[in-house]
Amino acid sequence: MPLLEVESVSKAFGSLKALDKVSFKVEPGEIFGIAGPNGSGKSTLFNVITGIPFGPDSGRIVFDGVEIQRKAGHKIAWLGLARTFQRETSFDKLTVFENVLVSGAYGKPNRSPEEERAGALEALDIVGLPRSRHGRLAEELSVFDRKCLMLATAVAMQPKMLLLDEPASGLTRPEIETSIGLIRRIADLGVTIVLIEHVLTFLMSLSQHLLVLNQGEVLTIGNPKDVIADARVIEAYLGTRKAAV
Ligand SMILES: Nc1ncnc2c1ncn2[C@@H]1O[C@H](COP(=O)(O)OP(=O)(O)OP(=O)(O)O)[C@@H](O)[C@H]1O
Repeated sequence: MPLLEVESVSKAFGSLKALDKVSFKVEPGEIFGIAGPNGSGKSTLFNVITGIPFGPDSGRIVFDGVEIQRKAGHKIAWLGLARTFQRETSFDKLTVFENVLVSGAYGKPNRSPEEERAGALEALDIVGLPRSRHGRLAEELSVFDRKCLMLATAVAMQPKMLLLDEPASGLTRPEIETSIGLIRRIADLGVTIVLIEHVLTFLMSLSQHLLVLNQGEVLTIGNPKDVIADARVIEAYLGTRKAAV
């Protein structure tokens, strides 16, 4: 059974169809990539799946056997679905450790304080943020460490599935390489990953399946090598600002 099923999901902003009858399935344990030119609806797709900040206008979304398209964001998180955002999001005036603690408490309620602390330390360890940085304010971190912190806050929710929105944006080549290793490490822990990215090499090296969105519609889904060789995909990308190979 797929872990995530998106069936004919649509979302409009006024007359703009940001998502138009989008359907796909993600199997447990896979890394599923999502590409598409600027404004093709990628982040909107994550928004409607997670209910943050809005659900879809129509269509059905089933996560781990439960229909979620009308559920509140926190209830979806409690089912085991976590996400990161395109821009680094953290509580800037809280420390690294406090940020991860808060997120763990939100995503996994009813744990003891000891379990929460252990969960936070484990998440920070998984993303490679050393103890020397746990007491630093989030606002003092480098861009890369802020991305690692955002990842740690999602991992601390102990999700079954993690949605990552452009984890490589703004990173240097060596940082991108480190991020690829980090995402593999999280996947190896049994977390299913859905990954939005403009950097196609990033998607190619990680994804088992690749979906390309164009103007709110699914252009194609398949094996990443076949997908990027597809003439329609090349055409959709040509001339777009952020397309990178
Ligand atoms: N809250 C909103 N209100 C109005 N329009 C929106 C809203 N969110 C997204 N849109 C519009 O919906 C379309 C899809 O946007 P979305 O951010 O999902 O694209 P994207 O593929 O993630 O783009 P990018 O690669 O630039 O991040 C765009 O035309 C965008 O301007």
